[in-house]
This record gives sequence, C-alpha cells and structure tokens, in this order.
Amino acid sequence: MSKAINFEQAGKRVEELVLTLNQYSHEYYALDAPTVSDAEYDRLYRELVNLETMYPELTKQDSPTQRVGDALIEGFEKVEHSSQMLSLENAFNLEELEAFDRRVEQQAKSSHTYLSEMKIDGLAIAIKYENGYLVQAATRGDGRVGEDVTQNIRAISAIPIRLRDNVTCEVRGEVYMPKGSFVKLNKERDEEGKDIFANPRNAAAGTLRNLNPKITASRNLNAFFYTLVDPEEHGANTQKEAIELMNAWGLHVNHEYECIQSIDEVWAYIEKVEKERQDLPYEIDGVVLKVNEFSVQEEVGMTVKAPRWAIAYKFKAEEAQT
Ligand SMILES: NC(=O)c1cnc(N)c2cc(Br)sc12
Repeated sequence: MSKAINFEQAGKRVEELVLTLNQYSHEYYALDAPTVSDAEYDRLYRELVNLETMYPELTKQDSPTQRVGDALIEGFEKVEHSSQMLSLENAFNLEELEAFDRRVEQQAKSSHTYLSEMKIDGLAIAIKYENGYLVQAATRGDGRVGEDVTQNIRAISAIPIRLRDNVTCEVRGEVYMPKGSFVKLNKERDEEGKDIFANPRNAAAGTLRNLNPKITASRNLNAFFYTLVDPEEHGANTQKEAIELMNAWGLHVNHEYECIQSIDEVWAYIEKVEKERQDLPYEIDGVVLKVNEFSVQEEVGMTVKAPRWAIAYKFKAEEAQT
C-alpha cells in the first residue's frame, strides 16, 4: 500500500518529480548522456502519474505525463511561417563548392568563416516557444505555409515541451527516425503484414502525419535543431553561437559541426563525414556549408529561391540495399 500523502506533500513531490524527470530527459536526449536507467525513469514516471491521478489539480503544464493527449487529431491546420523556411542550392563536387566560395567573396564586405554541418535526412520542422513553453510546431510545407503538427511534436520525448530558459523564440530543425528505430519499426510492420517504410525519412514523415499522437510517441522520433530565428535578438552573432545557445536551452543539436577558415578545409570535413556516415545512428544526405557570421550573411544576401550564404553538398545516393 502506498503511504497516505497529503495535498501539500503531494504538491512538493510533484514539483520534484517533474524537475527530475525533465532533467533525465534532457540528459538522455539533448546531451546523449543518460544518468539513470530506463527502469528508474519509468518508476518515477509511474509515481508522478499516481500523484496526478490522486490530485489532478497538481498536474503541471510541463509534466512529462502531459505530452500525449487521448484525443485523435481531427486534421492538420495550415500555419503561415513567421519567415520563409529556406531551401538550399546544391553542390555535387569541389568545383561547385569553389564557385560558391567565389560568389560569397564577391558579395562579402567583411572577413568571415564557414560553418560545416551535417545535412540530416529527415523532415524540416519549425517550433515556437513562449516563455520557455512549446506552443506551436509546423512542418515546412512550401516554405511559407506548413501544417500544424503541435500535438504530434509534443509526443516526441526528445523535443522539450519546456526549455531550460523562459525564452520566447522560434527554432527550426529536422525531425528524424534513428536507423535502429527504423529497422525495429519495419520488422514489426512486416510481422503484422503491413507495408514497410522505404527509408527513415519516409517513416518519420508518415509518423508526423498520423492522427494518433500515441502512435507518434511509440515511434522513437528524434530531432536536431540548427536554425534560431532572429538569432541576434538572442545575442547570437554567429551560427556556431546560435547552435550552442539552442543546446543550452535544452534543444538537441548536432555537435559534429566544424568552423572552417577556407573552402580548402571543407573538402576534408566532407571526406571525414562521408567515411563516418555508415556508422552514424541517423541518416544524413550531405553537408551544409554556411557563412558563420550573421552580419556577413546579411551582406551576402539571398537569391529569389535560396540564401547566397549557404549551400548543401549532396552525397551520391547510397546504393539501394538489395
Ligand atoms: N545543419 C543544417 O543547416 C541543416 C541540416 N539538415 C538539413 N536537412 C538542413 C536543411 C536545410 Br534548408 S539547413 C539543414
């Protein structure tokens, strides 16, 4: 029999459990460094569910028990993005990267560095937080209008429903399905006689578009965040600072980036990443090269379709698995 606990004691214990469980999730998902076993997490989670059942008025907005609602999603409302979600021009060889570098040099008035980042093969997402709380999530759509997938994003444990700082911001990244989860899901679907997904990207997209957040919660999706909207308003002056700031707020970022002085070094990074690619627990389809300094990004500007200050180097498509 669980010992009787009065309302005041329960309030203190609920507060403690929410802080502890959210810290454990931060360590597991944002830091990739869990400090407790899944069994210990589940034990504390069950204690929290019991207390919230006993005293529903004690349930907190950022309780991990509030991620997955019971209701099915009626449909996906349209959401107009605060600013256009970018697409990138592609490069397929060193010559095209060098041509990109020459174009940047022609436009840039100040000295700059490049940041090379992994190009995650998932689906783009924009998430708004108000005073630290997740309030809206939308798919990229056509870049200007996406679909509201807030209920499904809340069901992804790897995406915090409350940041570690009470900040109002918009962040953008890529939702992806880890390779291991993809293999497990397709095995289950095959055993159930269901169609299997062709690749992790399709599995992630299909999961985000399903109408039952409980299914989303079961699929172990993850996300990497790589864009902070209006970064200089948050005190970040470079892409590197923006990534580290988002990570400090509790968002999962990809730390495999490299700050590069000249285009010659980018090829070494690309060759390194191309070698690592098979062993990564997530799919990548290339490398994104960006001017690191936001002031220089503004000098270099945009074309109608895409930024002039960034380019995506695409790997050759992998041989189809026979
Ligand atoms: N690191 C990045 O900027 C990044 C990573 N992965 C992606 N699929 C994309 C897409 C755009 Br558009 S940017 C970007």
